[in-house]
Order: sequence, then C-alpha cells, then structure tokens
Amino acid sequence: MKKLIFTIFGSTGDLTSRKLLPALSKLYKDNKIPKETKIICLGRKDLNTKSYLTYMNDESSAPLDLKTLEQIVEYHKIQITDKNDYNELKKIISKETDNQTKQLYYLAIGPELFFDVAQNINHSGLIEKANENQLIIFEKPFGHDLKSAKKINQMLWEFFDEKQIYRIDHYLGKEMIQNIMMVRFANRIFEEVWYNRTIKNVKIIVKETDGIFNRGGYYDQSGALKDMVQSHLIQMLSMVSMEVPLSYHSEDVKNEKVKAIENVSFDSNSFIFGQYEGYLNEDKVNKDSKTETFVFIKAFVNTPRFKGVPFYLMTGKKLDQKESVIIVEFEETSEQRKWNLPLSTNKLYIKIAPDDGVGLKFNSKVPGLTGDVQEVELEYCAACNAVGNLSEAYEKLLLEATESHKTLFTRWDEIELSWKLIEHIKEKQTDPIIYNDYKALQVLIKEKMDVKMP
Ligand SMILES: NC(=O)C1=CN([C@@H]2O[C@H](COP(=O)(O)OP(=O)(O)OC[C@H]3O[C@@H](n4cnc5c(N)ncnc54)[C@H](OP(=O)(O)O)[C@@H]3O)[C@@H](O)[C@H]2O)C=CC1
Ligand SMILES: O=C1O[C@H](COP(=O)(O)O)[C@@H](O)[C@H](O)[C@H]1O
Repeated sequence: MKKLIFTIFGSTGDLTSRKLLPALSKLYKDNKIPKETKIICLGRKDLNTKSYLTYMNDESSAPLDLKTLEQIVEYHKIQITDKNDYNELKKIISKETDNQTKQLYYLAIGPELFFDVAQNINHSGLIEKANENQLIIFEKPFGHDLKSAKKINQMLWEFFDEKQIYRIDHYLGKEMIQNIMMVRFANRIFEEVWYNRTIKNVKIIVKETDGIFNRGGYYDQSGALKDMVQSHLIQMLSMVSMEVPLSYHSEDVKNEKVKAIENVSFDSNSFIFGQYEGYLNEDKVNKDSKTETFVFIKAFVNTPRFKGVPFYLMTGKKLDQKESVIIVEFEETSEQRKWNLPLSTNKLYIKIAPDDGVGLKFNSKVPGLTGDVQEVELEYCAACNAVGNLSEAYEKLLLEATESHKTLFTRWDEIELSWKLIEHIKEKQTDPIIYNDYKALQVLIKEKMDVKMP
C-alpha cells in the first residue's frame, strides 16, 4: 500500500476525538501507515480544517497530536444523509486517489445512519463491489436489535463483498483479549484443566467509573445490554468457552466462537438491572427512562466442555473502579475438600484494563515455623514487558484494516447470534433498581445468587 485515504463519517463525535484521531496520528508518526495518508473528516458542523482540529482538541479527554494531524487531516462539511453531497465527496477523494490507493470508509455514527450512508457510498460509486482496495468499517453496535441488524447486513451484502465489510468490536483489539487464546492453548497447565470438571465458574466483568458523558441520545436507546453485553462481553465469553479451532486462521477461530455462542443460555432468575442515581438528569435522557446502566447475568455454555459452569457477566457505569477482567475460578482439590480447611480456590485473572496482564492465585505455605497456608498471587504485567507503550486497541484495529486483515473483526453470524441472545434477555427484563454505590449491588448479587463479585 503506497497511499491511504481514510474517510470518517461522524468525524465530530466522541469516538473520533478520543479514539480515532489519536490512533491515526500515532500510526502515522510511527510510520505504520503510508507517508501519503489523508484523513478526510466529514461533518455537518460549519468548520474548516483548522477550526475542526481546534474543536476536536477541546472535545478530546487528552490533548491531540495537532502537529501530526495538521499534516494529514482535511475537514469537509457535508450532509452525509444527502446523496447529492456525495458528488462533491467523490471529487475530493478522486483527486487523492490512484489505483495503488487504499480507501477506508469509517462509519463512526449510530446504526440508524448505516443504511443511508452505505447506500450513498455505493450509489455514488465511492466503493465498487469486490474492489479489495476499498473497504467499509462499521462501528458497534451493528444495528439496535436483531431485525435492524439483519436489514443492515442484507443491504451491505447487496452493495459490497463480505471481504470489504469490517465490523468493529474494539475489545478484540485489546492486547489481553488477543492473549486469551495464547494463555488457553499454549500452556499445558491451563489447557489440561479447561473443562467443567475443573472450572467452577467464570466471571466476565467490565466496570466503569464514568457515566455516559454527552452520549445520552445514543445510550438511552441502548443501555448496557446493547452497548456492552451484545458485543464485548459475548465476544469475551466466546473466546473463553470455544473449542480448539482447526487452525488459528480467522475463519476457523470464528467458526468455534460461533458454536460457543450458539450454545449459550441464561438463568433468567439471576438478572439484575440497575440505573445509576442521577442518570435521569443526563443530557438527552428521557426523564422517565428505564434504561439500564448496570447489568448482571448468569449464563451457561451448554457444550460438553462447559455444561453446568456458571458464567457471571457483569458490566456497568458509575461503579467503584474502571476494570475489565476475566476471572476463571477452579474447583477445590479433593484433598482440600477432605481437609475441610478454609483454603482459597485457584483463580486465573486475565486482566484487560487498566492493567494488561495475567494473574494466578494459589495456595502456599506461610513461610517460617508454621504450617499455615495463605493465598498468594503470581503476576505477569504485559505492559511492563512491552517494548514502548502497548498499542491502544484502535491503533491495532485500524492498522489491521489498512492491511486487510479481518481476524480481529466480527463476522455476521457472531453478531446475529449475539442479538438473538440479547432478545432472550430483553424478554425477561425488569425495571432497573437505582444505585449510587457499587457495594449495594455487590450485596444484592450475593444475596440473590450467592456469588461474590469483586
Ligand atoms: N464514544 C465511544 O467511546 C464509542 C463509540 N462507539 C460507537 O461509535 C459510534 C459513534 O459514537 P460517538 O462518537 O460516541 O457518538 P457522538 O454522538 O459523539 O457522535 C456522533 C457523530 O455522528 C454525527 N451525526 C449524528 N447524527 C447525524 C445525522 N443525522 N447526520 C449526520 N451526522 C450525524 C454527529 O455529527 P454532529 O456533530 O454534526 O452532530 C457526530 O459526528 C456509535 O455507534 C457508538 O456506539 C463504539 C465504541 C466506543
Ligand atoms: O463500546 C463501548 O465501550 C466503552 C468501554 O470501553 P473501554 O475500552 O474503555 O473498556 C464504553 O464506555 C462505551 O459505553 C461503549 O460504547
């Protein structure tokens, strides 16, 4: 690839300021994308390139690398839902393009706009079907329910080849999510015990301290189930529970993930939905909204390997800390049971954020003249061992897309099945309880399900 044109629809939004622009400027600075890169940012706001970058810098939670971005960004005001504006866009892009140019079209917009924008891109000839130099990337959530997701996907297959379609789940770009397969399949000590006879339960946890910022318009229609469970949590669950793939090629891995998702069921008595106190005062949130900002679910993966093992899924906003982690808890040994001592169970921690790493808790003798036993932890810090900083998920994903690698992107059947699961949960959804303290939720989970969530 000699030249790259990266076009962003929804370029004035939160995702672009906090994730896409920082990732693109870093990739450019590190010479990971061509010297001849142009980022075409499209929006409705009346801005020029200079005022756009100033605006985005103000909006971003951390300062942008303006020096780099000034070299590659071009802002254009267009109405992305108006097909007539695409003639102008085509002229802008054609000016920069030859047959060596890779063109990526990134839809950093809500799914309600996917249809119009994809159709306009197709009808204006910006992307020709089967041209593998022209790719289209969709942010999550892909649709807002099963029906809309199917409709979008059907339309995409009319306009584009599957090879041109990239559906993002940014958790797949995270270092430790990619490490799940390594930990499972490249270590005899884990591979041997990855079964229901040795695994007691699995906890998949994504806690956030932040609220919804100014995303009320989107979030209030979505809630934690559609915003987080449908994508990130189900992806994590499938990677922990899938069978050994035939090979580590994208399609083989996805085939196994799909089989795992197909076998998921829920204990509907376990469901807990919460809404943080003050949510109703957030901008663009309905004053009587019942949208959940917290969810706890007990799930099962009904495969011979995992039948009977509870998978506790939990995610929420305004909780005690920012933490994404998978905890695999193992059964007691038969000796432990015999001794009837209060010994801990072994626990494997796959730490996704804020620290990237792996931890293993096990029992060990207290050193010295005592026979006591204590729980100790072995820790591996991936970030500490990386050369330079670990790359952020979006850096990895954008780079993969520029190189036409699809392993870290989701396939349609994964998304379709995940939406089916969300529909099952939604059928049993109850009004959320109001919380202002994570401890109260912990107590509730303990009382209701007899499980201690960290
Ligand atoms: N923010 C995040 O951390 C994450 C976001 N996502 C996903 O990315 C997508 C974008 O999210 P985010 O950036 O947070 O959303 P924002 O609400 O911050 O931004 C939405 C963008 O879409 C544009 N837009 C909205 N409606 C229209 C319209 N009718 N016509 C033209 N442009 C429109 C807005 O333009 P204008 O400024 O003119 O209103 C803005 O640029 C969503 O699907 C979200 O789920 C996924 C993962 C994380
Ligand atoms: O997709 C989303 O993810 C973020 C959490 O991602 P993380 O990388 O910070 O763990 C979440 O805040 C947001 O609501 C959701 O849309």
